[in-house]
Amino acid sequence: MPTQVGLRHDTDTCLCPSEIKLPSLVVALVSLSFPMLSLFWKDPPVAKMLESLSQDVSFFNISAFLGASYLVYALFTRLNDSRRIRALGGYAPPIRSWLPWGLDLVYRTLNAVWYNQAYEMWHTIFYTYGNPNNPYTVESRLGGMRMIFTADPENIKAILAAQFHDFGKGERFNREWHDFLGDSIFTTDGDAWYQGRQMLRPLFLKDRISDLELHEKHVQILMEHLGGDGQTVDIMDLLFRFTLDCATEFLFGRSVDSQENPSVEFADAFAKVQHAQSVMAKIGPVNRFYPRREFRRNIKTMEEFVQPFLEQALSLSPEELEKRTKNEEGFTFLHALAGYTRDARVLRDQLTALLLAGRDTTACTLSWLFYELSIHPKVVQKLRREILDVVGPHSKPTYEHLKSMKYLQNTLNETMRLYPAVPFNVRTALKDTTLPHGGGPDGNSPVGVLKGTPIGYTTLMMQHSPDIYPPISSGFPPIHTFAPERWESWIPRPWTFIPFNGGPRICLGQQFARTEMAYTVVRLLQRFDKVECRGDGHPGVKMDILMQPAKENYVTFWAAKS
Ligand code: HEM
Repeated sequence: MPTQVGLRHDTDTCLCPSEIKLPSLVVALVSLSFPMLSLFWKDPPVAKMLESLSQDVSFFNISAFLGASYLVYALFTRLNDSRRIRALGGYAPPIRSWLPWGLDLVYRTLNAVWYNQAYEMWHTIFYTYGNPNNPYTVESRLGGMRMIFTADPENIKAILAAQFHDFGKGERFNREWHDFLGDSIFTTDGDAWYQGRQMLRPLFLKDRISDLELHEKHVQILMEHLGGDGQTVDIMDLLFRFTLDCATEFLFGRSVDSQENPSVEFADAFAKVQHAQSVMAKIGPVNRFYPRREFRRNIKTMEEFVQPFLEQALSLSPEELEKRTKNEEGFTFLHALAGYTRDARVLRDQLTALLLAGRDTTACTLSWLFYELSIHPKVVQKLRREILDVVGPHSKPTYEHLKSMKYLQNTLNETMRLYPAVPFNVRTALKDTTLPHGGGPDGNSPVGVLKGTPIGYTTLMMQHSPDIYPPISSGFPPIHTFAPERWESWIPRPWTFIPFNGGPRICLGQQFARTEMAYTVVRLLQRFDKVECRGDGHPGVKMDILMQPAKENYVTFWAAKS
């Protein structure tokens, strides 16, 4: 049960070195200048005066003076911020912190990441510190910086759509993610983001997405690895390799063939970079102390992998690029992008972003889907019946087949309801603004947000909150149960089911991802009629940038007899 919390703000009294700014520096310079001046100013009375002053101004005095002026400055800044926040709205309930700079929260977060307990941690935080009436918005100060955390649908809607221009990735996000994603569509705002989106959008048109041959080639290899007569396989590992092969072929025109050659150095480096980046994102401003040597080494490995593809594309003339892009057969993202820009850095950044967006998201979602299928044989039977009715036992499904299969689409939606691939995300206030919910005695009044404040929002916690669902009934099983059937008579309220986000920055690859995932399920369930779990219970949830099973996902596939 949530506990009652008052609206007193302990965070208001935390004073932090990161706030030392101009006035303190001026004081320091003035203080230090006395002894220095006396060395150079030779006129006796003045020199005497300066000498006596410099003797009085001991190191202790200077430190005390500096400390006091810093305290005054920080207090003034905090009071001023507090006044501005209250003028805009109010505060959200604070997460209580016992150490300065929220170090205990940083420790809790790192601990939760390490032990794969992020869901449990945030559940506890919302229900312990949030307003009992609406617990889904809280705030804290990490490293001296105010941060707001929310799982309230109204707030998420405000951030992503209704107040789209008030929130963005922000400069800090761009800086912190720059080594990895550069100035790609994921790290930019305003014009830079808009240009990137305009550049990428044509690549996701329906005729590109409905070309299923690429998936077919790699799905056939995947099925060879699954066996079919009782072998136990780690389906997550195979799916990550499968989607890497699809993504590299689609993006670069050549697959890394990781299904056949599992030790791809690039894949390993890519996973490690994501892990480090996600830890840095979670510990907020304290991440400046995070060791980055290995992180940068892995980025270099990634770049060495991408480089030859870039060089090859840039060696082609604009005419040749256009010819290849028009020709459906040899179409690749890279050639199409190189037709827009010949800036190698832009190409590197956008391709890395697309690789992150396009490969691991579908791999994670499919891993969860097959885990759930392996413990829900009735869902497998029902899916198979639909597949055999619509497509038959052997034919390749068409784009239209995939769209028309209701139970298949419901199964994908149910998977993404329970396991949204991007569970936590962040936006920064680009100007002084408000969030509609989280403040006031009932938690439903606006929260004031000053420019530069980061807001962590979580679709995972929102999609697991009972408040957004109808009561449990025969047609609506408990919310933590995997039940594609619930979608037959239920439509989520707007902004309560957003695995692909919403608003102007909605996922560009949504249709591509749905097609790839649906195609894979159809082809596998045509060949196999039983999937059995071989692991010991729920694998647990690991959250880096994306959300995946925390350990191997062992299953057995049985080939259909007919
Ligand atoms: C299950 C699969 C997928 C899920 C759940 C998913 C989810 C998301 C989410 C939540 C965002 C918003 C990120 C943010 O604004 O911070 C996003 C953005 C994006 N996604 Fe996906 N995605 C999936 C697959 C894909 C695929 C396959 C591609 C491309 C091949 C793709 C391309 C993109 C791009 C380019 C953006 C950036 C849009 C923008 O900022 O304007 N996604 N996706």
